[in-house]
Amino acid sequence: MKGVDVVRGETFLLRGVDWTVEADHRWVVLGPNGAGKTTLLQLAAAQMHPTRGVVELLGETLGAVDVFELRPRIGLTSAALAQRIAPAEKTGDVVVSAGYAVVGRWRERYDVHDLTRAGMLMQQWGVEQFAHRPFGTLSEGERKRAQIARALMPDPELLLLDEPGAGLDLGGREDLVSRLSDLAHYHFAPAQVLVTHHVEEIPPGYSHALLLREGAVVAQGAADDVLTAANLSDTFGVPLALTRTDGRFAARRAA
Ligand SMILES: Nc1ncnc2c1ncn2[C@@H]1O[C@H](COP(=O)(O)OP(=O)(O)OP(=O)(O)O)[C@@H](O)[C@H]1O
Repeated sequence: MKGVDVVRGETFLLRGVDWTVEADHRWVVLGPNGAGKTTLLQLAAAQMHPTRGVVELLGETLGAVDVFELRPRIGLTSAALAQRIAPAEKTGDVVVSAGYAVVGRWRERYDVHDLTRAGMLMQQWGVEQFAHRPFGTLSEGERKRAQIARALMPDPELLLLDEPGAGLDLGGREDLVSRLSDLAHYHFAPAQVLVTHHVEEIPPGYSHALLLREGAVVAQGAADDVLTAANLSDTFGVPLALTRTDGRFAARRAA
């Protein structure tokens, strides 16, 4: 992204964003409610165009490419997408149908490679036992993992995760963080961008961080340089103390 603004009426949702994600990068995007994180991800998912500036995605320029060709190369999970999945849909079908950019398996036929890949991904994300269960009967954590399996189904070049830890209990969060950390370390995995409000949800192995506040970038770069108490305090507007243990972060209000 170069010089990207997203403006609605008088409001800047994003202002002057310059940002480059390389294939081997794993980015965490942090910021308070309303900072523009989802807007940033919508641009990266080719779901929205910038008002000003340039967005280049996987060698193509938004505005000069058919987004329907681009979107299957990008895996996205978000609460908004999850809401579009019919609760009665079988979880296995929710995962396998991703390769065809439809939710649910009606109208499409799947070959043995699709079914094998879906089975492998469901096993990796711990949801294989729910293949025949309606998606709506899964717990929040199970749904989150099934959605990630679905996003990975078309073997995307870029994986975008919008608040995958939201609504999870402590055990579910820890399970997700460790699976995401495994994926971050996997050499052949796609580039990854994870949006969160909480430093506790940053999986070890995430290499870069971008901090957003009121649509503007507060800091971005190598995670070790960016994730500091001073930068996080500026971003969230609260004096914060930050600790790091075994690659995991924790934040609380400074004394
Ligand atoms: N169409 C619109 N017109 C005006 N303002 C909008 C529009 N869409 C979004 N906004 C505002 O833009 C800001 C950024 O929204 P965005 O959803 O990107 O934030 P976010 O960082 O993802 O927030 P959260 O953490 O709460 O999900 C918010 O203040 C939102 O109210």
